[in-house]
Amino acid sequence: MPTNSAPDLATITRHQRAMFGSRLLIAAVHHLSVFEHLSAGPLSPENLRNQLGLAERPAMVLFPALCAMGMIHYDAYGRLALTALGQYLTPDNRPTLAGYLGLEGTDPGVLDMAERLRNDGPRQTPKGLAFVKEGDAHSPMDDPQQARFLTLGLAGRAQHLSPVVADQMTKRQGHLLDVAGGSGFFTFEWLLANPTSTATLFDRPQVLAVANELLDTFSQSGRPGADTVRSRITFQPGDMLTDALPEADVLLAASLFHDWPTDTCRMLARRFADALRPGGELWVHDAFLDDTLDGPLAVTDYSAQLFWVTKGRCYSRREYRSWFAEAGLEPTDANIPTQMDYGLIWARKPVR
Ligand SMILES: C[S@@+](CC[C@H](N)C(=O)[O-])C[C@H]1O[C@@H](n2cnc3c(N)ncnc32)[C@H](O)[C@@H]1O
Repeated sequence: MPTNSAPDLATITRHQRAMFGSRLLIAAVHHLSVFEHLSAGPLSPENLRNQLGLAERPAMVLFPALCAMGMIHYDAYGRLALTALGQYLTPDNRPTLAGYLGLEGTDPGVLDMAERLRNDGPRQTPKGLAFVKEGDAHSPMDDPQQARFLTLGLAGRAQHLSPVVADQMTKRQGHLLDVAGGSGFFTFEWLLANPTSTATLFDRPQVLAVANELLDTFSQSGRPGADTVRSRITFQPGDMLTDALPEADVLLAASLFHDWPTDTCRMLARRFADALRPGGELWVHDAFLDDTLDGPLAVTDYSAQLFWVTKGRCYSRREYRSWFAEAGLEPTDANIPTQMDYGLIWARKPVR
């Protein structure tokens, strides 16, 4: 069983996510001409975004990534400017590496990334996007095979991270609502750490079918208390965007907000605040951009991956805390690292 002394598997996920960062850089040089636009001088982020014809989300994926790579930076006036390194990516610099990066310019991943940046996502999504269910649009999370593939794909990550998260999260008697809880591991471990508490695991029905099987194995693991977990869990299938959510003392949103655009995140924060009892706690486990929106590289690479597969991106703690405050919650200033470049933040619902 992984514990706080288990190795941090970030080394593995960083290599996986770096692929998306590489695509961003090559698309920026070869297809969007970002460095050419900046070669005449610094531009405000909005001005650069307009010149490149990018929507807000792709700009908020691309600009922090190029900053984290050290190719551009924010100057004293908050404008984006080329760094000394970035100068070497302009076509007129001598020497220039623009041509060298261009050798990969027709790589299918790079071509696709350029298209997604211009279009704020893939042009066509007849089968829906991974990990999201919204309205009547087709969602892989409602297809038995796809839901199983995607849920089991995340299960190893959750199994590794969940003991660390349960150890760092609040310990209290009460009811946990694990919204979009996927494989269920975060709920299982939290219940093990809080032996008199109960929980609701809320997700799509096909996802919960997989979680139910994983709970069988967890319950029979022989770990002290594991056999009590099933009797303390309610599986609740539903749509977190529209259905009523059960009341809770603690609400966990793990790798949830990053699948959604900003307006949906605001709406979800309000729904989650409403579901909490007075004195309740909203916990977010995710990977956070720096508030300065220029790194860290591991998270900007991850943001590029999320941009590719979902409707979201990585957000900064400041962005999260602004949604919490708008929803009437009191954000704490706790920044609790866990593993694999993730961390916890949380906010409290006032007692009144
Ligand atoms: C990225 S996964 C995170 C799973 C889990 N929290 C974890 O960290 O392993 C996102 C989850 O959101 C669920 N989801 C997406 N849209 C949903 C909706 N409208 N209502 C309920 N769950 C939804 C998906 O089925 C998926 O299990």
